Amino acid sequence: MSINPNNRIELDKVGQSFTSNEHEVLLFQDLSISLVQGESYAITGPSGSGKSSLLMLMSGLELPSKGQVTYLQNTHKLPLSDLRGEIGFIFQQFHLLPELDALNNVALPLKLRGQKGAEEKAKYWLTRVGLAQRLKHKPQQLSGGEQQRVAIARALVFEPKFIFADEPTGNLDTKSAKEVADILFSCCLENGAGLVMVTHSETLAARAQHILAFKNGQCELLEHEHDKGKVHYA
Ligand SMILES: Nc1ncnc2c1ncn2[C@@H]1O[C@H](COP(=O)(O)OP(=O)(O)OP(=O)(O)O)[C@@H](O)[C@H]1O
Repeated sequence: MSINPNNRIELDKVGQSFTSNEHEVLLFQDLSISLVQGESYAITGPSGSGKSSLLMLMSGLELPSKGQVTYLQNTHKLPLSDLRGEIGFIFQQFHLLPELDALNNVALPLKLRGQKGAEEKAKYWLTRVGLAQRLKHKPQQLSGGEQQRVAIARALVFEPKFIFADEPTGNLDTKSAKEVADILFSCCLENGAGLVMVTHSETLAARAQHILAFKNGQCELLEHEHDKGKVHYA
């Protein structure tokens, strides 16, 4: 899939707050940002600052309390529900189905969509993430890093325009984290997918082209190398 920089997710003056025990908790407000297909973004900040909540808004899984999130496809404004078929997710806990082997974990999303050649495509992506010798292994027979590579193959198998990842290396040791990050970035690049990830890892965040940093209740977009030095990671 080629990159089309006119495919964007637009956040316009977005705010998110929750009411708990009759108190309003304001996570962020007035956040405007454009996420461009093919580019990479890291969301950083202290625990509880709103990183995962922001990821949920950007992917359309939750609605903001204020403002609008829209999907622009070649400058046509589309409802965010049109984005559903165009995104893939990767989670810290992998979320593989324990009773299925690697091949079927990756093939399942395609089969559920009635797509032909599901197993061939799943095999291609598992080979791409270095697991050609692990097709018949079930999740509990794989290491954490291998399970996350299956999850990456599953997210990319239907060529999404954006990948959303919540702490994709959070459960891995340093060596596996680097391998998984290498694979994640190269697969997104090869596939022309935008990558938006929440991370506490300074090393991982520094690899993204853009950093969205939560600090003192504000969320600031840092675009340039010299700006990235200002970030304090939690
Ligand atoms: N649906 C909800 N209802 C009420 N409060 C919520 C809801 N979702 C999130 N929160 C609260 O919003 C705050 C931010 O949560 P969020 O998970 O976005 O933070 P985070 O920065 O991703 O944290 P961490 O790094 O610890 O994962 C937390 O205090 C959380 O309890």
